[in-house]
Amino acid sequence: MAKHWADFQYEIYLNGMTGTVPRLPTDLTRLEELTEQRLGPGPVGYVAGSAGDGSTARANRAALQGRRIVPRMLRDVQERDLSAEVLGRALPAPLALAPIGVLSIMHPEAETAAARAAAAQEVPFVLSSASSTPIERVAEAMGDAERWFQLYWAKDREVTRSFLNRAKASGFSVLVVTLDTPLLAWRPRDLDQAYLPFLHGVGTANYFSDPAFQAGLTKPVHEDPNAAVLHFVGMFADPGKTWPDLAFLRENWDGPIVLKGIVHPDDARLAVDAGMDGVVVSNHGGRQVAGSIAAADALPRVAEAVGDRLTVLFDSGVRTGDDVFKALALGARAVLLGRPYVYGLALDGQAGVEHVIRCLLAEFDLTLALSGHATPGSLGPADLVEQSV
Ligand SMILES: Cc1cc2nc3c(=O)[nH]c(=O)nc-3n(C[C@H](O)[C@H](O)[C@H](O)COP(=O)(O)O)c2cc1C
Ligand SMILES: CCCCC(=O)C(=O)O
Repeated sequence: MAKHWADFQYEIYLNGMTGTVPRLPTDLTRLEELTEQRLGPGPVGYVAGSAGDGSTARANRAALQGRRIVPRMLRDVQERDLSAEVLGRALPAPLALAPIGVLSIMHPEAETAAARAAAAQEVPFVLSSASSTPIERVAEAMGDAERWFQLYWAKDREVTRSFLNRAKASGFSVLVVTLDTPLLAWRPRDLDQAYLPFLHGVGTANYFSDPAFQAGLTKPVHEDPNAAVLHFVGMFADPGKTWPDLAFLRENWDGPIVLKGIVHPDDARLAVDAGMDGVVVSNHGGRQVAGSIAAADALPRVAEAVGDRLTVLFDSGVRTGDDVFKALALGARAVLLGRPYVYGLALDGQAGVEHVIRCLLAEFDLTLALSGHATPGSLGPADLVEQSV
């Protein structure tokens, strides 16, 4: 049975009859400002901040807003089904929560609360390698709900192999390999506060709890935490990697593998050649290459280059239901939601994340219906025009 996401709208109005209004705004673009008021400058700067002067993050929004929907009428949109098959998984909507590291800086329940919210709403949770909660604890909180694992591809092969084994053993189905962060970009909001959580041992839970990582230390983590942090900094990422290295991941992961951070059509073609199953068109929310192409401008070019040889996912700039509509019309099979769910977490824990998911999908469902569509599968480039805003 298809989930009726738009029913959340009725639920809100019905609650109003007994005097209850939503605890958080239903316009999700307002959450960032509320979080800015609520949290300290270090944590909120880390989440809201971007690379350079922030122009890539702004371009991500402008590229979505500059595309406008052209609704069609009288097309029977009474029965709608938002479900989508993505990488062989049956999802109730074309949405997953993006991998976001260090969630403990936003809320004490961190990844556990976000993962529970995702599970409750049946949306896949993509767990970051840089989480503040270890893989196994997040899995425990999720029961048998759908979960994917995001890999930061460490210099040390044994650590990478161990992460993959742990994720497999904990029921993570899809591997998302992030390629756009072999180095941390120039991020002025963090630099101005001299704030980097990892140096305080926050966001290192998977490493510090890992036997292969621990094997590289002379003393246990609790006896010399600074040495553990330095070891982490030295092996966390590897700017020396090249395309043939992907063979190692293919050998060590049985399920689908998706490359995150692809914006060039030729890189998408290389992903096909490397036997990958999908790509996430993403510029990391504008946090890596300042001045880079907006993710929504890259999306149609990548989608066209790969056709149906790869599953194309999208993130970077999705804030509203119509953004989801536009990303699918531009060629994405599903979208990953980033910062908005983190603001929901910061403002109201698990309930805040569920609120964000439900608002986004209710708005998407209504946008779909009001534009003359009953399923996401019928969306295409003809549903959009480019228009300056
Ligand atoms: C605070 C923060 C931490 C992030 N951590 C990770 C991470 O650990 N791994 C990863 O692949 N992407 C990470 N990302 C990028 C997101 O997965 C996603 O690409 C991005 O948030 C999309 O942009 P948007 O949030 O502006 O829509 C992070 C993003 C933010 C805002
Ligand atoms: C070293 C970066 C890890 C988290 C991340 O991906 C981000 O902050 O964007």
